[in-house]
Amino acid sequence: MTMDKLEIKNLNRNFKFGKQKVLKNINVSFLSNKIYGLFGENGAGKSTLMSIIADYNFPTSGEVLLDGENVHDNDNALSKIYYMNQNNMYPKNEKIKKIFKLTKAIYKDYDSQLQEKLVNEFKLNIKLRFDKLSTGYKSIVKIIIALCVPCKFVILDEPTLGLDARNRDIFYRELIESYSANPRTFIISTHIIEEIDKLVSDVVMIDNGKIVLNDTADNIRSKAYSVNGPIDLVSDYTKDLSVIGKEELGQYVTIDVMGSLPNKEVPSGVKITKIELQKLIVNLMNKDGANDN
Ligand SMILES: Nc1ncnc2c1ncn2[C@@H]1O[C@H](COP(=O)(O)OP(=O)(O)OP(=O)(O)O)[C@@H](O)[C@H]1O
Repeated sequence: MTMDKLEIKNLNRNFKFGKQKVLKNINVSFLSNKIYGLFGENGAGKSTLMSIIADYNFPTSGEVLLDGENVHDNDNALSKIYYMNQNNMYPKNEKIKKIFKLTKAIYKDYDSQLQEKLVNEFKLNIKLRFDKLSTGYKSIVKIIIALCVPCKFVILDEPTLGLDARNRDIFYRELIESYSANPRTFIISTHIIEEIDKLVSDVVMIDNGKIVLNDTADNIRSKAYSVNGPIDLVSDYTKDLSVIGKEELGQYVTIDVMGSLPNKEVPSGVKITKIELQKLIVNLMNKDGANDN
């Protein structure tokens, strides 16, 4: 029996003949039936990593293994990985109807029923040509296909690009519904973290080509706190903790920390609250944003 484990091992990707190191010794595993949020600033390396996983791009060194097999040029492995991205790989003049048909022909067990439901929900006119669609509707066509293909690993690179609030909402709802009916692994990159943070089971964060966070969302949530109160007291209370954010307001300060809280009494006047995943990730991005190489 297969485990459906996607393993990235010692992966590096350089551009410009080694002058630009975009991915630096990436080691991360994506396990079956989880929903991963892949986060990081613009240019952090998310798309490069996703495209390498799907064999649309190649590593300078290292490998991507699916159940222990290298995915490169491996039709069997690649048939289990679907990669939705911002490139438009469909024939320009084709009607959407035809694009759906072509996809269905490639994937046995393609979910036509779900496709029809999504077409209606998103109010997509399938008689139109793909290249005539708005940015949002181009994303919608790709989202529909990504949800209907029978792949164990579905990689969504900024799926909500150009989608308005209503359509983003439909997407999140349908993603959960489809996942519940048919659990599989999703790897989703997005900059709209606050809309997706309740949906992801795991978080992988890339900063400057390196993995800086890789844990379950629950674990991360349970380790992150905001400590608020008078500057002196808060600074003292948090002095041995890993500080990921700080906001001063007059004599008061809010310091966001990660890790276990100290084994000492919380000074009176100091308030400790849990941090939202979204705030935490934004903090981490700010913290490491201008980092070394
Ligand atoms: N084919 C390429 N040739 C040269 N440089 C590239 C190539 N592809 C990506 N890069 C560089 O790699 C870096 C990471 O890009 P990537 O698209 O992976 O980032 P990202 O995290 O997906 O960013 P965004 O959130 O903006 O989509 C960028 O500096 C980009 O210019």
